[in-house]
Order: sequence, then structure tokens, then C-alpha cells
Amino acid sequence: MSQAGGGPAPADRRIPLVVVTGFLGSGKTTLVNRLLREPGLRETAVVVNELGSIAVDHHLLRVSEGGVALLEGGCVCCSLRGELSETLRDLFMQALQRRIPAFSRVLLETTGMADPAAVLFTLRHDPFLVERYAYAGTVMTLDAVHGAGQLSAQPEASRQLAQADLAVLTKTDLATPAQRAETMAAMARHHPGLRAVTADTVQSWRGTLDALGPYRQAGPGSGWQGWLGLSGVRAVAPASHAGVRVISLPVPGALHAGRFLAGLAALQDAHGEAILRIKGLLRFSGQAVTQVLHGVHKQRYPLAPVPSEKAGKALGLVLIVRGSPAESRAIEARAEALLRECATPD
Ligand SMILES: Nc1nc2c(ncn2[C@@H]2O[C@H](COP(=O)(O)OP(=O)(O)OP(=O)(O)O)[C@@H](O)[C@H]2O)c(=O)[nH]1
Repeated sequence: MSQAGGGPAPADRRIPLVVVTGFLGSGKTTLVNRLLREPGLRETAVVVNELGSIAVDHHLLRVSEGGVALLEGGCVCCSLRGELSETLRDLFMQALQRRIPAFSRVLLETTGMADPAAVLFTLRHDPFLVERYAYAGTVMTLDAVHGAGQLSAQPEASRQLAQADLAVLTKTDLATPAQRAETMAAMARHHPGLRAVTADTVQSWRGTLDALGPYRQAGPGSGWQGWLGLSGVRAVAPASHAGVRVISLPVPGALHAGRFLAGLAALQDAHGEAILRIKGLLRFSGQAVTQVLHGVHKQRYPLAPVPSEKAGKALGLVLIVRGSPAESRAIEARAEALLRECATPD
């Protein structure tokens, strides 16, 4: 499990790493290429699973040893041939030794069938990487034509969506209005309140990526649902579709930190496979600040404090789960019991 408290240090000098995920053929490479064309995203290193899969075409300048390609404008493109940790370590060391240009951001394109949680695990558990790279959120490409079908039939797609902090709707030029509406509706069922954009409507990708991270979700309308990206969602009550269930629990007041975090860890250990995503806006007894909590499977990110006056008084916990009805009911009951047991008068 990850550390118990804290949050990103005020002057976090680590290199932000954004995961670009999405189901097979949903347009990840197309999106990455688009991002690299934006002048504000020069000095970006791109890590892809195979160098051949990124259409660098005329952008490609040269490939140095280690499979690192230098792109026009200073972007670095690198194939993920071995372990992710090795690749990120090599990239960092090569830049330090000035064998490749310095980079200030990493885009990591996963394979279409990937569970992006594995990336987070690597970033949180490799001490070298923990000090040098900061996970800055996940963007998911979602095919407007096939998205609804993929989300209901492909567990990988719903796992990717649960982890996403932003969905980019692709193939909108090919989709009928009905297909597009179905995809949006499926997205809302699997991850209520997730922000979705189309590539054409984004003015600044840099600004969009900078505002992504799991701790920067203060949505309009605030309140705990706003903070967790759930504002504007009419029904956050447990909904069931294709085995995905959103459990949304208001938290009446402050919690005992130690007991709650230990209980949550036990819940994640017991049901890690089924828990696609956890989001919480919580207050712990004796602390003036409210904490934003994020987790994926058995993983929990460091808590991030937000001033209570900014977060508002309402607190809540959301779990997006995928499992049998019996398992998701068990998770819900256990989460409710945990909140009851950890309630403090403070
Ligand atoms: N018409 C249209 N085609 C698109 C769009 N986005 C991607 N494509 C096409 O869809 C195909 C797959 O796009 P990629 O960007 O390679 O998708 P990917 O997710 O990287 O694919 P994998 O790495 O194989 O999973 C390519 O032929 C793209 O040109 C879009 O918005 N509109």
C-alpha cells in the first residue's frame, strides 16, 4: 500500500507523466501525434509499446541507441521494449547525460488491452521513479462508433475508463448521432461525471493536461460530487450495467484516519480485482483540511489536502466496481460499515 498521508510536495519538481490509454484502435496514436504538434508540448517524451506503432513519419529525426527517437521540436519518442521502470530510468539518465534533449513531461501510450493500473503500480513502487516522475492523470480515447459496445463487452475498456480523468471522444466524424449518444450514455454509466471532450474542441492540450491530475478535480458547483468529478450527475445512486456498479456514499463527518485507511486497505486487498476506482473527499479527525483520496484496485495514491473552506462541508466516498452482484453488494456493505465504524464526533 502507499503512504498514509501527505500529498504532492508544494514545489514538486518531478516530471509529470500522463497515461494515454484506450481500447484497441480507438485513436491513441492519432491523439498522441496531435498533442505533439502543439508548440506548448515540445519537450515531451513519448513512451509507446512499440516504436513502430507511432506514426512519427516526417517528424522522425533519428533513432539513437536504446530505441529512443528524437522528434522535430524536441520531443523524445521511446519504445517500451523491456520493463516500464527500466525504460523510464534510461530515459531520465540519457537526458541527464545530455544524450537526448531534456524533457519536462512524459506521455505514456499503453496498449489497447492494457490495464493502466499496472503503470501506476510501477510508478508508486519503484523508488527511483517515485522521486523523479509524478503520475499526472490518465486520458482515455473512446471510439464514438464502437465505444458503447466495447464498454459493455470488454472488461479492459471499462477498467481503462474507470481510471481515466478525461475521455477524448474519437471517430466523431464517422459516428451517427445515435452511436455517439449511446457511447456518451455508456460512458456516463461506467464513470459518472467523467469529463469528455472531442479533439477539435480543445483549445490548449497543454492546459488540459496540466489540469488533469487525480488531485485537481475541483469541478464547477463544488461539493463533494464536484470535487470527485460527479457534479451534474443526476443519479449517482448505485447503478448496474454490464457488471459495473457505481457505489456513491455520503460521509456525514470526520473519520478516524488510522482505522479508516487500514479498513480501506483491507477492503482493497480483499476485492482489489473488482475495485476499478475509488474516489473520496474526506476529513480526518483532528485535521483542519479536507483530503482527496484516489485509488485503483489495491493501490491508493497519497492523500491530497484541500482547504476545507474550498472543498465545502459535504464529504463522500465513491467506488466504481466491476464484479458479480454479490461481490459488489459485499463491497458496498463493507464500505458502509467502515464509514460507520470510523465516524468520530470531531
Ligand atoms: N475517421 C477517423 N479516423 C480516426 C480517428 N482517430 C483515429 N482514426 C483512425 O483509426 C485508426 C486507428 O487509430 P490509432 O490512432 O492507430 O488507434 P490506436 O488506439 O493507437 O490503435 P492500437 O494502438 O492498435 O490500439 C487509424 O486508421 C486512424 O487513422 C478519427 O477521429 N476519425
